[in-house]
Amino acid sequence: MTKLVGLTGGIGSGKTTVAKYFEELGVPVYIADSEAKALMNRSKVIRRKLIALFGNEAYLENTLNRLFIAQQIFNDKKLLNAMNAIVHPKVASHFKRWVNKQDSPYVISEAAILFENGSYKKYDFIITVTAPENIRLQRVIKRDNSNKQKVEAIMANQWSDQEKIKRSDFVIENIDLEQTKIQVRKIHKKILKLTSKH
Ligand SMILES: CC(C)(COP(=O)(O)OP(=O)(O)OC[C@H]1O[C@@H](n2cnc3c(N)ncnc32)[C@H](O)[C@@H]1O)[C@@H](O)C(=O)NCCC(=O)NCCS
Ligand SMILES: Nc1ncnc2c1ncn2[C@@H]1O[C@H](COP(=O)(O)OP(=O)(O)OP(=O)(O)O)[C@@H](O)[C@H]1O
Repeated sequence: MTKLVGLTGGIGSGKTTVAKYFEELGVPVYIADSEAKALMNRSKVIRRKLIALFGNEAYLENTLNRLFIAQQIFNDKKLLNAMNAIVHPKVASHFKRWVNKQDSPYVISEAAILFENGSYKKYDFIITVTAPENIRLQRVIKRDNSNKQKVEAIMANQWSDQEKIKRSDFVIENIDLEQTKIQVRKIHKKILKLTSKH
């Protein structure tokens, strides 16, 4: 049976960067955040529910109005939870179907939100990517042309690294990319060993 590995970390920690390194080693990777956005654009059921929650502004033409939604949810926990309750179950079932099509000892699902919504329970192993908050902040400001206030609002809705580390099987400290690659290779070998024993 294919084992499920969750890959998480706070905004700007380097989850996607790490996920790519695993992909280079031949591990199938599911990027939950991109899949969530694709489903929010594609699924009529989700669209109807999001419009009921946020109003018509939730979509511009036929495309998810990401800026508007981000402005609403990251300053309002109730709305964030309501949106998650609409989107996350659909992502979970899409992920299940995707896993069934893979032929690999293990697969990785990269998700910003994993402990926060209880979805960590479905994984056999969890990897958390960490980096100091000030570094993460600078990375995201540079990547998204964002600002401190916006990034901090998102951070406030995510668990701290400390909380995540306590519950993780593997931790990757992503500061120097070469070191990160080395850590990825080591963890890959360990997971292969563990999955062959199960
Ligand atoms: C709110 C949306 C539209 C904003 O889109 P936008 O392109 O501006 O930002 P982006 O996707 O890069 O998100 C910025 C960062 O916010 C964080 N984040 C995203 N969704 C969530 C969430 N539900 N809860 C907490 N943090 C989140 C991530 O660290 C992410 O990198 C988008 O994040 C979204 O569709 N979120 C819902 C999907 C989701 O829950 N994803 C989380 C993993 S499944
Ligand atoms: N070790 C590193 N050194 C320098 N830059 C890095 C490093 N790791 C990642 N980056 C850069 O920092 C930014 C954030 O990385 P990445 O997108 O992988 O993070 P993420 O955790 O997936 O973020 P998000 O939660 O926003 O999706 C990217 O522009 C990436 O290229």
